[in-house]
Amino acid sequence: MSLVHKEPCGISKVLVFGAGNFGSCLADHLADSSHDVVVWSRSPEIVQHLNESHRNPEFLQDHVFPDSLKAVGPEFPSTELIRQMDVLLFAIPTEGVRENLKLLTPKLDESNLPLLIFVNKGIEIGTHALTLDIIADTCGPKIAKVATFISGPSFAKEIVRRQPTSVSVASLSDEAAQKASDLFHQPWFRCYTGGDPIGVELAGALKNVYAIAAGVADGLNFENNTRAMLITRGLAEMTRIGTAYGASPLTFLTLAGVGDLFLTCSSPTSRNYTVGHRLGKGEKLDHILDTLGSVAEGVWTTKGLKKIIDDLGVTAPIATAVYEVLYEVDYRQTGGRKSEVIAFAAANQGAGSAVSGETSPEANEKVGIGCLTIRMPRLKMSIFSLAA
Ligand SMILES: NC(=O)C1=CN([C@@H]2O[C@H](COP(=O)(O)OP(=O)(O)OC[C@H]3O[C@@H](n4cnc5c(N)ncnc54)[C@H](O)[C@@H]3O)[C@@H](O)[C@H]2O)C=CC1
Ligand SMILES: O=C(CO)COP(=O)(O)O
Repeated sequence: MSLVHKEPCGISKVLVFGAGNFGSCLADHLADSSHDVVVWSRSPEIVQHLNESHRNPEFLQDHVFPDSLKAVGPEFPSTELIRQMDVLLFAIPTEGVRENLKLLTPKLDESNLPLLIFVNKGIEIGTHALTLDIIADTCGPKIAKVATFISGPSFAKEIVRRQPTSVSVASLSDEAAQKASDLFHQPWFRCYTGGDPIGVELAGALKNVYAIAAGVADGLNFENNTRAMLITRGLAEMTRIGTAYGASPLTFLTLAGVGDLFLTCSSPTSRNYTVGHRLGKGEKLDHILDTLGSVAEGVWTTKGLKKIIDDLGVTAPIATAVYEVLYEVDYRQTGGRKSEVIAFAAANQGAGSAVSGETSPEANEKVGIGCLTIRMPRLKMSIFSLAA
């Protein structure tokens, strides 16, 4: 396969917020596609290294970034710099989006708005808000209507190695989605546009929760059947939640949905999967997060998701079990691996699949909990099957 660059059809000035794994990776991709790219980081060390040695000392350390890529920080970018930009690309975790948009909004020229793109995959903890809501709250509905979301199976470390990759791009504005797609498009990086930003956002946020579940199962030495069950029933669960939230069920069959779910549930490259895997091996959550070195958004998203599930009254046993594993089982009191761990709840969900219409035999029974218990040598694990 020949991966030659496409001819640039217009150079854009792009400011990337966040020089972590994904911000650095996308800045690299766009600078390498001949765009004029500046990346902002809160870390003076990262700014200095990117400008002087073209390396990021904390993330993607093996990668040499293009000479043309400039870094600024640690102060928030100036109004002057922001107003020169055609594109503002946010690549920071969801918990940081609100505070940065509050700083950004007064600096924007409303009569000449840049394209605003968001790649974070999460739900705000305190408010349970999606990024679209955070944008509407902080920047106003006019900007929310043109905000664009990119999500899909896209590990940063593979994109910098130019592995063929495809993502979903969604906005309430078709024009904005198309512009974002054109900006990123290369023979090895293809964008599929759509008009369901809520579905794309939810899919990206929720798959992290199921990646934790898959990691737990693998960490407990369950095998391929179990992972396939979790991915498939996880997709059904994501789709139910998304549909109840107002998203299109079809969005969960796109790259942002099943594509990213499959990727992150099956690879130790995923930080969310890794958190689950280490939990399954008996490590404590605090220790895992202290030593992970990068963000695993699913850990926070699970909290917001639990509230959303409860508010919507949706049956979501896998996400509920992940919440219990992360926040309700106290490993310290029960002795780590020896504790009783409710790891996941995939088998025989009564509500069936919103995608295929599949139902389990118990689908019509008003049973509370049917419980299959698997005994491991040093661990008792319960797979709850909740009937709707
Ligand atoms: N790494 C990946 O392969 C992909 C990541 N994402 C998403 O992109 C987002 C960022 O992820 P990564 O870059 O991988 O995380 P990371 O942990 O590698 O880097 C996060 C960066 O954001 C900065 N940051 C954190 N809070 C901030 C705040 N309040 N203000 C300003 N900067 C802040 C950190 O200093 C760090 O540089 C996440 O939502 C993640 O789910 C999406 C697709 C792929
Ligand atoms: O979203 C990702 C790839 O698409 C990255 O997943 P993790 O955040 O779990 O590493």
